[in-house]
Amino acid sequence: MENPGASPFKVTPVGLDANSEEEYFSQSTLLKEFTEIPSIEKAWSFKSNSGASQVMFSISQPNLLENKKRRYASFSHISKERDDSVQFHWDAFPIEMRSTSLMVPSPSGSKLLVVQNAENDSPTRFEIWSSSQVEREFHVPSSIHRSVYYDGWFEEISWNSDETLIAYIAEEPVSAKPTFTYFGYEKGNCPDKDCNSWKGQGDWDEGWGEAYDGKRLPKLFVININSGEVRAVDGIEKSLSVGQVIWAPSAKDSLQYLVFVGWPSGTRKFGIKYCTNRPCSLYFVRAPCFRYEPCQYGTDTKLSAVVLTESISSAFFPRFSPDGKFLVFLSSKSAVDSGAHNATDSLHRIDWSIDAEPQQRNKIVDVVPVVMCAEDGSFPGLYCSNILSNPWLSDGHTMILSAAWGSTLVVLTVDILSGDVLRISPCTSEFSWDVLTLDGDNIIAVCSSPVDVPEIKYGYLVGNASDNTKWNWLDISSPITKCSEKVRSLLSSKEFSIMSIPVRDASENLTKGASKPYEAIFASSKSKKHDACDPMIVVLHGGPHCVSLSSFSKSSAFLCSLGFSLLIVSYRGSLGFGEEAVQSLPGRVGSQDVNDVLAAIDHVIGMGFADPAKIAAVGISHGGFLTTHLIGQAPDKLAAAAARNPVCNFALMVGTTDIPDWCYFEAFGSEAKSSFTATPSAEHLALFYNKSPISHISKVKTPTLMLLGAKDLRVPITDGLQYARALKEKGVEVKVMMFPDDIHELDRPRTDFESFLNIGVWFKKYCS
Ligand SMILES: CC(=O)N[C@@H](C)C(=O)N[C@@H](C)C(=O)O
Repeated sequence: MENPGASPFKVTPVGLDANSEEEYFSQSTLLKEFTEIPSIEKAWSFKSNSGASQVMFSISQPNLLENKKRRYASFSHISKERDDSVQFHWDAFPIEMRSTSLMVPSPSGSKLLVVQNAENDSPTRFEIWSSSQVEREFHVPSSIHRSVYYDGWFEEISWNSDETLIAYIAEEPVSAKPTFTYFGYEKGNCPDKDCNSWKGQGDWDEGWGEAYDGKRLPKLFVININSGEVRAVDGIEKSLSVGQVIWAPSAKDSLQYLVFVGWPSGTRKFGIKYCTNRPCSLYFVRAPCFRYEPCQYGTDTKLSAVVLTESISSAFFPRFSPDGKFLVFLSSKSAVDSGAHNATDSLHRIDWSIDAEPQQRNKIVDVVPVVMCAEDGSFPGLYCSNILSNPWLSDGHTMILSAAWGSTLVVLTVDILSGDVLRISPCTSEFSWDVLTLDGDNIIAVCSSPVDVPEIKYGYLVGNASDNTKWNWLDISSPITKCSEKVRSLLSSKEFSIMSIPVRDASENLTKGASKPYEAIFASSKSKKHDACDPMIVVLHGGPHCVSLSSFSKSSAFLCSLGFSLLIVSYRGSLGFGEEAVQSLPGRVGSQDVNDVLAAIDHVIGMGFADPAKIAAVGISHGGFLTTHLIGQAPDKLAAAAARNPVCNFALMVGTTDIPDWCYFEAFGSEAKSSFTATPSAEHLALFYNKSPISHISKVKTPTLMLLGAKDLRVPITDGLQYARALKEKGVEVKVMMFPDDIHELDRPRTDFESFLNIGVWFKKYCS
């Protein structure tokens, strides 16, 4: 039937011919089905009054029409049956948390905090819910603080033990701005803007770069949920950025301390997103007193925040053991000390006394040290992107963590007394396993693969915690992990495996860890490997010190469902393979990583899994650097390419990015620390140029799609635009898609949708 609202004139969107418009239409309907698959973001479990367990899941789903993520909460009650089986009973409908920035239940599960950040300078709303209704609502004006952080890094919400106070991180209030009138500058304290005056900008305060636009300084606050009174925590140096706050256990209710992470800013702030190499320490500070509440600090209790981890360059994700005797934390000292923007983590503990004043000089005990070179199949070192707020088993010294282990995300137990680390998700599984929450000594996790949508698993211990063979995992069916029949049926014809790729240049002067094989995930149709091969897409992660995990990714699964095989390469320098592998890449980018990708491609061609004439590549950021290097250095290898916010010219990027130190470190290696400057010399600029994809532009002939976010502070669009214009000048087929309101990640719902739709159509056009 004719669409009655359709225009009488046929308008074909720019860049589409009739054939591609048909392809565009059919791919868009399929992509829509992938887009709608819900993602489980977090979960909390608590005991209900009857003693049964209840779990609250926070789910998100892209809302394309509003170009926002829709967030909702789903609830499930867990019952243990007589035959030892476990049943999850789901509430009939989820509840949408419209305009909710954060929701965090209290540890007992009797209260729920809901935070709604406001646009501009409107107040931030705090609501406290009970099981039946809103119990309290408070509006905090922007003169006290601006929006509450929910960025996954500075962010933390921590309830105190009696659930009357909540500590959290929010943006400092707006600093005073100069007022001007018709007559000029107005001296003194001026009222807000009226029609005869205007506010100037005042001095520029540097923020933490990419993804923190409009934010300058995260600060620590406490709200009393009985009175609504909010207090900024005193005693913290003005320039210190603060995050990840938790309440310290204390024997005396009247003496409460907070432990938090502080990031000094030095002479300038560098970008912090994806950069664990920014030095940081744990501090403790006295919690504020509230009006009408008992407050019995003696005159000898310290007013100023005191550093707890002076002897280590990085300390974050603090967690107290259940008995309060240990403070455990993660460290990225390998990253801080070397200059790599991410590296292998280590886990540490310090002693804590709940009766005494915390100490400044603490002995830091290594619980899990950095692993330099992993022996085959054994623990490669810790690579954690988060730790649960309550990660403890009931023995009080075993933590449950999710961590990258090669290309898989696995569940680990870590004994903080012995340092023993055990992999407790099935060792035979190449799927990725992520812990959501603990239900007593049981684990609620989510498990997925590149071609399997996430499923909930329930892990329970048979025997004791120190024996890894005794964890059983049950499949839990749930309405929150549903996908359409079409998606399910398309994915059921796919399979994947993790391939080990030998290093080609192993004879070079390499450390042992850098000579070990790296990995690539290969996803393809089940029966097609040896018949006529499907066209193949090489997927390249950024960083470069990140990893492509075997977890489900909607965009990759969509491309696979279009009939492409995927080769997802974690080249040397990726996380998950030991520290020597990480450190092998800096100074060799554009050669070692490019050669690793080429070797992985040749590996699958050699196995008969890929047709050399039908290979495309897509990558973001450093993955875009590799994509554009491949089309320049190996001009006959790829039939099509797509580069998303790619690094194409270090020499251009270094002057404008929020992480110029990254350009130095990756291009020059360990000597970069001493040579970094905001004013690169002509010699540095020449070296930068020579290491960049732009230096190979004359050889490129591959049709290339460039996807750029105009507000990217990490890899400013000038990098991609210069490269695209150079290709045009040479007559190479190139298409540029510019997303005016996007930052580096290009992950807003409509941007993500339009990006992968165009990538799918581009690759079909040139690879089929
Ligand atoms: C440290 C960093 O941000 N490097 C960028 C050049 C990059 O590659 N970023 C990755 C993390 C990305 O996926 O965007």
